Amino acid sequence: MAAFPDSIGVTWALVAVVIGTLGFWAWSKLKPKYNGYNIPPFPVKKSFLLGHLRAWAKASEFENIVNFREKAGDIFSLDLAGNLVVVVSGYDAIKEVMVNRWTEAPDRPTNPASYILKEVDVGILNGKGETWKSERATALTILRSFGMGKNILAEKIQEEFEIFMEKIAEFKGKPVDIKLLVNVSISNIICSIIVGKRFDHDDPYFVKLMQNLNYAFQRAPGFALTPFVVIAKCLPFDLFGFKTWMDHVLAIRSNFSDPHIKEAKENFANGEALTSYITSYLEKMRQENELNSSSLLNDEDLVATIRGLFVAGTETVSTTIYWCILLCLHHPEIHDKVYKEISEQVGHGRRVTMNDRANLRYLDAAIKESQRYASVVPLLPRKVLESFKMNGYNIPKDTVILLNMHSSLHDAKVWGDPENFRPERFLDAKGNLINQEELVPFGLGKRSCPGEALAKMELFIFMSSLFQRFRFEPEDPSGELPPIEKRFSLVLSPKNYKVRRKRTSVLPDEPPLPSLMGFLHSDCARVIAERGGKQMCKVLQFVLCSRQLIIKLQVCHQILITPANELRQDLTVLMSSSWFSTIARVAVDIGLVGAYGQSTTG
Ligand code: HEM
Repeated sequence: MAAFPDSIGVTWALVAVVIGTLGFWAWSKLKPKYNGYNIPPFPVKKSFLLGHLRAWAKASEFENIVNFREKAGDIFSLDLAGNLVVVVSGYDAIKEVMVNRWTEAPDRPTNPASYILKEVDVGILNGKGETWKSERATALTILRSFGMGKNILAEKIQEEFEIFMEKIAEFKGKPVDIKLLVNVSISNIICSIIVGKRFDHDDPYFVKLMQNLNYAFQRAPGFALTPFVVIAKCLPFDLFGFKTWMDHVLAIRSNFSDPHIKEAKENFANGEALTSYITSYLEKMRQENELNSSSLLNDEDLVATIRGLFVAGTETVSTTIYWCILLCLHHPEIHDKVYKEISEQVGHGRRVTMNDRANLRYLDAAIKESQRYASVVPLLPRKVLESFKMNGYNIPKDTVILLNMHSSLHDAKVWGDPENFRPERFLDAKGNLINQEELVPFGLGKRSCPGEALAKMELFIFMSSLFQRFRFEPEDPSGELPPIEKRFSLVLSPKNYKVRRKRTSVLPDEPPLPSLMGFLHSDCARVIAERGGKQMCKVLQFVLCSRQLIIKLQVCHQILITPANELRQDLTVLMSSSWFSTIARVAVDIGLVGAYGQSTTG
């Protein structure tokens, strides 16, 4: 008869079973799922289980890609603990994935921020399939209704620029790091659309929010590190500072999206006018729900989209402006050419407007070149929904593709001398702008940037107005320049630097409000009588071109674009507010709003 194992033997057997089970579980999780596929080559040998993870952890995601590409070419694979990542470089291959293979790889993979915010698959940035389609279409409709791509928004941007000027003047020519100032000004433009208000440069609430945003962008772990963020969240200590980073990301939601949506919902319930993206979204949701029960718009997506528009609409534009100023510091001859062009084409007696853009081609080329050189969004990720073949390789389902946008913007075969900052590359012999398809700062295809028109307007107005009035000089009077050093995270930004500004021109002040009213009474009344109601919108914008009234301008615009039958209710609410009485008085005095006035009483 066989001897019954003693208790020590049983314990060891149990330990062996547990270790074996855990080992099998780890192996099944980490074992490559791409075996049997003809995947693109690896740049370096992979190690057992962890694959290329150790090599990957040595530098930033971007630096790794640059190094590995030198070894493996334009399409290569990485095994990150069993997960396949394919890195794609060069314009043609990027276009193949983003445009021709759109149906196979349409979405972004789960990223650390969407994971910790519980926004996986929701909102415009992380939405998938029909959810994303509906969020994107809604975003474009609402952004356009708030003037994206139209002059009304250009005036709002100009207004924000004037406040920026006042803030900069406070430094009286002393060296200053303008990053936060630019951040606040640019953010105010998207904020005035999405939450219907702007914030003061000195408002501690908003300054803190900008710091949260900067931290969230600059310390963001790459997409490939999502599983480690998941683990870090459960640990009692702060592994790699991930928990601090999470606090900043969560603060954006709890201090921005959540409270503003709550406030807007209360206003909406009280029947207030549609003065922000949020209230317009709520109204669209109400209308769609009334018509059919299958509307895809919902509160969860709204929260995620508001955060998405806020972060995407702030950091990208302000980092581009920050780059452009640094690059012009390094190239005073380009600074001179831009200034000369503005002096000749616009002069110094009035502000630059969007109508001047066609004549400011060198400036336009300098902005394009800044976008190319800076490559602010260098990597874009995609998740493969269905396997496909590309350049003779198999790209299996569930692969994460990293599109190296920087490679298109810095391809020596396309640009010749990509590391030189040279706006002339975008101008032909006659000084006309050249469109180069490899310039893809806003992405390509259906998922490309929906804020492109707004961003281009912001860049043009800020850069033209800055160069019209200032000359930037290095902090160090001896002329030593701040280094051009790229810091990689979600965006490629320069190291912080300080500049001194020298005023080159002072524009005449805007006429004070009373004289504008006088102007209204005389000339405009006639113009409006001749050209009809639409002109009124312009006149009222003009009257309201005062910083304190910027929000009211939006409301005013909203009234004017609202169909007549809805005016009655809107105007009744608006007429009760004190600011409105000023506009109403002027408008009624000059006989402009007879029709509108009647509808409130009729
Ligand atoms: C210079 C400024 C900007 C640059 C360089 C930029 C660049 C980009 C890029 C490269 C993408 C990703 C495209 C893709 O994955 O294929 C993107 C997406 C996006 N951008 Fe921008 N962007 C800028 C300004 C803005 C502004 C002002 C807004 C605000 C309206 C905005 C909102 C968005 C949104 C919501 C997405 C996600 C779109 C989607 O997934 O459908 N961006 N942007």
